[in-house]
Amino acid sequence: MRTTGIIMAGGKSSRMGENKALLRIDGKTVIENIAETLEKTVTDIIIVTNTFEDYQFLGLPMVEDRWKEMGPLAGIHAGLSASSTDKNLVVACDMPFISSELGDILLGLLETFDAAVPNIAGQLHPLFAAYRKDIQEEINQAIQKQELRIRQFYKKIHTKIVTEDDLTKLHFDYQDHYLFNMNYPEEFEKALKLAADHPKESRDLS
Ligand SMILES: Nc1nc2c(ncn2[C@@H]2O[C@H](COP(=O)(O)OP(=O)(O)OP(=O)(O)O)[C@@H](O)[C@H]2O)c(=O)[nH]1
Repeated sequence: MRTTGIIMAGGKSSRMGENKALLRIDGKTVIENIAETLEKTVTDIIIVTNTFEDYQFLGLPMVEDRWKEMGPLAGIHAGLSASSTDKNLVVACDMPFISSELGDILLGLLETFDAAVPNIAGQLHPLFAAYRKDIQEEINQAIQKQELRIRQFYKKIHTKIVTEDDLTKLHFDYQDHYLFNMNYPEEFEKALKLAADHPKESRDLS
């Protein structure tokens, strides 16, 4: 079955001071590392961005936000609208160490749910989460009504909040770096250290 990875790359990176997706880890840009890991779990990849020139080198399909500056829901809407598959995995462009196995688990939950969203140590991760394409109309309506808060949106659809307990029950060995995201230069430094301490081959195994 075909599935799509949707990489969100429409942000400003103002806290980082330079485009986060294009920072280099392990000799490759973060967005290339993400696309490489995604290829293990999805058949198609789409980038949602408002600066196509930055990502042309990847040779992947790109779409832009229909609603600009409206936050993550609008980005997810643009990705789902462009997707040609029912099951989709949304990933932020600033998560260098995503797990393809965790992606598989979230996509699998779409058999039963409209969305599957990790909530780890009390933190929700809407930008490493799985969504069915057909919720795009609901997102459309929420945006029209200016209801942009994603937590509220999850209450309108059949959402599975995936906790650490759920992952343990599924025998998934969750590692903190899987959902690590970089906002500030110090976090990029931390990512570089993490990459040095955990060789790439061992990072996405569980
Ligand atoms: N498509 C799309 N993606 C977005 C938008 N805003 C943020 N993102 C993406 O969502 C993820 C998380 O973004 P944030 O770190 O919260 O915001 P940011 O604008 O990238 O960074 P800051 O300017 O430092 O807040 C990143 O992958 C961003 O590229 C948007 O309006 N549209």
